[in-house]
Amino acid sequence: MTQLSPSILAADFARLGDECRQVLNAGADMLHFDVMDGCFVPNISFGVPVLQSLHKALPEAFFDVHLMIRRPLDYVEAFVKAGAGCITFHLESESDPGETIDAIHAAGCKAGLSIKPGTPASAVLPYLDRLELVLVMSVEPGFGGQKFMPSALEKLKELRAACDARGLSPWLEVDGGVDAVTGPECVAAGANLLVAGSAVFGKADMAAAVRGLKSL
Ligand SMILES: O=C(CO)[C@H](O)[C@H](O)COP(=O)(O)O
Ligand SMILES: [Fe+2]
Repeated sequence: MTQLSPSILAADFARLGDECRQVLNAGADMLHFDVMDGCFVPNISFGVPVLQSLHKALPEAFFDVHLMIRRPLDYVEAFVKAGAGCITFHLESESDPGETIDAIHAAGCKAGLSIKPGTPASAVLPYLDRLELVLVMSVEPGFGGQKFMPSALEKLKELRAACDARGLSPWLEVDGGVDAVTGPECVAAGANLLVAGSAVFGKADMAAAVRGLKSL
């Protein structure tokens, strides 16, 4: 079954706890927590203290942390302590991927690896059997509300085939411009975890948006 991870980047930060509670009550499986450092991507979002507060307010929620930062290895421990359920970092970052995966696991957390639109799916393959999640970006990371890039679909297919061939079943997540139109295409290509920011928090009826995307 397809799972949904609403991206809080599109939430109203003045009402963050309430909006998170609303989407979880409507059936969202987890919350997507986009961390941007203004270096790896040209935008700054939020970090450890915000995760700490949300985790305290919503102790049952699973936090799907997406690190768009230059040196993810340096921050693994802090995000795990703050309540991360899974930490996904970028293959294009400056930290060694193998070392970072090991550090995330050693801290008792699930590990995810993400690729930007310009990186081929094959770059993930050497790490595939050590990952609980693979994230295919369908926009250039840094901002919500961008248009879905269909090139992500081929990558999802390739990764789904590689997982099936090796008998692996990490979450196959897609992030960026996912909505009621592009979501079904991603699911058909092999994604089983959809991130949606604007298509959930940007809607007047967030609960209906969650139910719609969950039904894909
Ligand atoms: O990682 C991200 C951007 O870098 C966000 O998760 C993503 O953009 C979600 O927003 P939307 O669904 O509005 O595209
Ligand atoms: Fe994200």
